[in-house]
Amino acid sequence: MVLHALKQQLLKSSCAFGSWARLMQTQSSGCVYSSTHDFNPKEVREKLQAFPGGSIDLLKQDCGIAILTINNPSRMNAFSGSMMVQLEEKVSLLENWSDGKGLIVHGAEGTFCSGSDLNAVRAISNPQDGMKMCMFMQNTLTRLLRLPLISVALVEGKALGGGAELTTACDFRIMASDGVIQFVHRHMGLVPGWGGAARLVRIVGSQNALKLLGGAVKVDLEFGLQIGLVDGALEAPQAQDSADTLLEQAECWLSRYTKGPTPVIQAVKRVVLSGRELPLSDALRTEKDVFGTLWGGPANLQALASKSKHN
Ligand SMILES: CC[C@@H](C(=O)O)C(=O)SCCNC(=O)CCNC(=O)[C@H](O)C(C)(C)COP(=O)(O)OP(=O)(O)OC[C@H]1O[C@@H](n2cnc3c(N)ncnc32)[C@H](O)[C@@H]1OP(=O)(O)O
Repeated sequence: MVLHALKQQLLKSSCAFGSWARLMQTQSSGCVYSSTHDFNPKEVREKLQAFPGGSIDLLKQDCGIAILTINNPSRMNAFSGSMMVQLEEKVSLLENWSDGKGLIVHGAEGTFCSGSDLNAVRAISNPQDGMKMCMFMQNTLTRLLRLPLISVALVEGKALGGGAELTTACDFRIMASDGVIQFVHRHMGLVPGWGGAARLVRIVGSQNALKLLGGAVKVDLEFGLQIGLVDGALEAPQAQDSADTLLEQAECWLSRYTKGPTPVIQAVKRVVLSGRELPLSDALRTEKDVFGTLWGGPANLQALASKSKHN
């Protein structure tokens, strides 16, 4: 009997360790796909670089909130191949930003992103290349969502196709009055390929996800707030300074959740991330480990010292 109980305990702890190790392995590398999936990122990067245009710009601010701009306005901020590679590079920089607490993702010149550059899509429309681009973008967007900082997509104008999928790779979505998120994939004879379907189900539930994907439904501000795809509304800006006003509003919105010491905010994201992705026992163990990094630490001791009246 004792032997059986011991075996069960060993099995449970090895399972727990196994699932946690799997997440940590993917979380630390951030990748869903590796060479075991016949995925060679170096080869894919070289292929994508053959499709230039636009840029992914990153501004890391002293306040700990970074701004990532999808910048290809002549193509409604569509992702060229080189922009996909640049997005991965910027996510790597953010993974190593020790002072980071928040991230705003937005599009240049009044629109969010119209998905993949259709010229590039036509050139890589064979199944092999399509799957490689799919795995590359799934890896990158999974790493984006797993960053140890709180991210928000500022949706002004259109977020279509892969652009809609990009919004789901942020923790939150806030929308301007002209914002639209639309999973147009059905019109392309496709389903999402950048991980947008899996993340959408976790955000709005399977019934709403089925409607948005099956119906290629246009999600505006009112409908987005109603189904929980959109988390906040941005005020209509004065025409002449719309971009700054919207970014300033987005920074004000995000700063509600990123005030306080950087290690604490990063820890908040880590414990929520593990709660979202790990089985309960593993998530509880992660919470314990993360709690241990803060208990008795500088922020905790300073807070205790400031509560002198409760002595
Ligand atoms: C996994 C999903 C992923 C994939 O399968 O790889 C995809 O995302 S596929 C792409 C899905 N996206 C789309 O289908 C959107 C296509 N674009 C549009 O529907 C419209 O452009 C718009 C975004 C609704 C804007 O319409 P409008 O205001 O009328 O502007 P234009 O259509 O004239 O566009 C201006 C300019 O931009 C070019 N453009 C727009 N989107 C793309 C794109 N995704 N790829 C390449 N180029 C794009 C458009 O061609 C115009 O260029 P010019 O004609 O040279 O002026």
